[in-house]
Amino acid sequence: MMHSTVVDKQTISSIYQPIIATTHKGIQGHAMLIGGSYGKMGSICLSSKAAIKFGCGLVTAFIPKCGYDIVQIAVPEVMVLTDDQDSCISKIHFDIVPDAIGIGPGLGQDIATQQGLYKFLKYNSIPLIIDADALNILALHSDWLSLLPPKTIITPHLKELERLIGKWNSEAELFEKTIAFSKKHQLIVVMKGAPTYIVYGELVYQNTTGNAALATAGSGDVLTGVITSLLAQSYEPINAALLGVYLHGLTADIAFPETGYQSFIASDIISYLGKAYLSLSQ
Ligand SMILES: NC(=O)C1=CN([C@@H]2O[C@H](COP(=O)(O)OP(=O)(O)OC[C@H]3O[C@@H](n4cnc5c(N)ncnc54)[C@H](OP(=O)(O)O)[C@@H]3O)[C@@H](O)[C@H]2O)[C@@H](O)CC1
Ligand SMILES: Nc1ncnc2c1ncn2[C@@H]1O[C@H](COP(=O)(O)OP(=O)(O)O)[C@@H](O)[C@H]1O
Ligand SMILES: [Mg+2]
Repeated sequence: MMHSTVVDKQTISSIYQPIIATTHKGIQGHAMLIGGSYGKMGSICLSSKAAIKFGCGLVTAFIPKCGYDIVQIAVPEVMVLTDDQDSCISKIHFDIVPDAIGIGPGLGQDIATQQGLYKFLKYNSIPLIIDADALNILALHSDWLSLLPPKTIITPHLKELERLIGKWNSEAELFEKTIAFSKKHQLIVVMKGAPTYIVYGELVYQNTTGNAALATAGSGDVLTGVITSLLAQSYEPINAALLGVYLHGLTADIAFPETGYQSFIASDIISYLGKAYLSLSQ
């Protein structure tokens, strides 16, 4: 039978590192978010805003050209680099060195984007978190999984996970297959759901925060930004995943008495991140 470790406030308090008084933006970590496509620029606005709001010093969004004004206006704190193409990403080239990269929200699965992702994975060695369409592309080309650096974090919802590992007939089989997949590719698998589990080899962690208010468009895109921000701030990948998932869920728990389930939207996760952080020291 599968054994899981419960991730509660006590676990999280031992992971959380408070800010040092003398820090500055140059050492708070530089996160890069890669994604967006025509009609889905909102996803990268949400991811990159979540990343800056979660404490890293600098955030750069790498997006197709059509998103330039959108991201610059929606999130002025975030720097923007653009692809050569207008409506989707095709060549992922940049001359900065971020501390962590989150890739996938709103990316789409255009053939040019698939080829761009392959070339990027071949040369990249920066710590990675992979979500959404970047996962869907990997599911189409499973041999590319070998290009991922060890301890890469992937954040599939259950449908995305099924595309990667195939169908399962029971919860036990779901965990068996996810553990085998994690071991084979040395990945940290954030199995998003209610609740979310984090699988790292034989280790299975069960998150204890979050509620149905999170069942809203873009809430996973925000989680990608949150975990990328923590990776950029030098958290160990497994700790970035545990802390990120916990605090992301906690925003919905704190907001619930004010917003209820229905009116809570992905931007509210970002608005409540401060209260979630503060509750760790209470
Ligand atoms: N504002 C923006 O720009 C936004 C942009 N976004 C971007 O859009 C892209 C596509 O992402 P996506 O997740 O919507 O599409 P996709 O992977 O086909 O999944 C859809 C199907 O999967 C299932 N399913 C979904 N969740 C499940 C769950 N928890 N548990 C189980 N099953 C679940 C469900 O299938 P069903 O259950 O109906 O069979 C559903 O029909 C991606 O790049 C993302 O970043 C979005 O983030 C929205 C806001
Ligand atoms: N009923 C629920 N209870 C708790 N968490 C939920 C619930 N529904 C969704 N979530 C969380 O919301 C997020 C949804 O992610 P995802 O499906 O990728 O959204 P999107 O792609 O629209 O950004 C995940 O973190 C998931 O765990
Ligand atoms: Mg998603």
